[in-house]
Amino acid sequence: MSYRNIMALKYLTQKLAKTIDEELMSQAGGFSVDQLMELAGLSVAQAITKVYDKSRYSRILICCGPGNNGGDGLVAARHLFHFGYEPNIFYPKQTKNELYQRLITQCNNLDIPFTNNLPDQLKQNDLVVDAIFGFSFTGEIRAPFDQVIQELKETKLPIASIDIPSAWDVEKGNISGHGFTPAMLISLTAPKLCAKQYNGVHFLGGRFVPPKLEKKYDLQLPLYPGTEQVIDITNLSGEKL
Ligand SMILES: NC(=O)C1=CN([C@@H]2O[C@H](COP(=O)(O)OP(=O)(O)OC[C@H]3O[C@@H](n4cnc5c(N)ncnc54)[C@H](O)[C@@H]3O)[C@@H](O)[C@H]2O)[C@@H](O)CC1
Ligand SMILES: [K+]
Repeated sequence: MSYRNIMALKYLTQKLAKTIDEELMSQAGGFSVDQLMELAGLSVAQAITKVYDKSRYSRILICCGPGNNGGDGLVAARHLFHFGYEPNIFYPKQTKNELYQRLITQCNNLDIPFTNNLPDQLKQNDLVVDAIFGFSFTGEIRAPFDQVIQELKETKLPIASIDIPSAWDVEKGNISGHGFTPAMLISLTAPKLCAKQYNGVHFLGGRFVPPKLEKKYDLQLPLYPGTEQVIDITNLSGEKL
């Protein structure tokens, strides 16, 4: 594994994560949300293939929340289908926004099932992708997601969280105690501060940060190998440093 010569990963505050996101999608940054979401979801799907072989973990339940973290989940579902997995989508609070409607149509065209029964689905899948909340999560968990997070906390299935383990405080971690600890975390762009408390399998994805932006915020990103969309940063992250 090739790492750039870095001492430690840089962890982002909630504010800096939002600032970088906005800057990428500003007129100066030039990206659209669709583009970043596509690359984010692709990196999530690719990271999952590296840890969860489809011969054992073919049925994947993607739990999507109401924001862009949920959008990453919809994109990941599509790529996982093309990688030979059998995704199922639980998306209890859908948005009418055109981007999301197109992502839903793309999944419908692949006959990826949308389901409302979480307890049943947790019995019928091999792995859960947590795309409920990302770096904009704040405060107490509101319905219906309080129940969803509780059910995920109780499941024995491995969970792969996108960007943040959902319901964790973005900076302080699972301080409420309501969150679960995923088996895998796929941080996007750069890990957020809560990931310092995370000791599981940790990948970084979102290979779209221009070097100028990386330098401006001193992100100290590891070098992605070859043409990979992800890098395994397990040994660079957490309290182990
Ligand atoms: N630059 C990046 O790193 C990129 C980020 N993307 C994704 O976008 C995410 C951030 O997306 P958003 O800003 O849309 O926000 P989130 O997806 O983190 O969540 C916002 C949604 O959750 C709801 N919410 C917040 N707190 C809640 C609570 N306590 N109870 C119930 N609902 C609550 C909000 O009302 C809103 O609908 C990132 O974490 C990442 O997954 C990617 O899509 C694209 C690239
Ligand atoms: K998440």
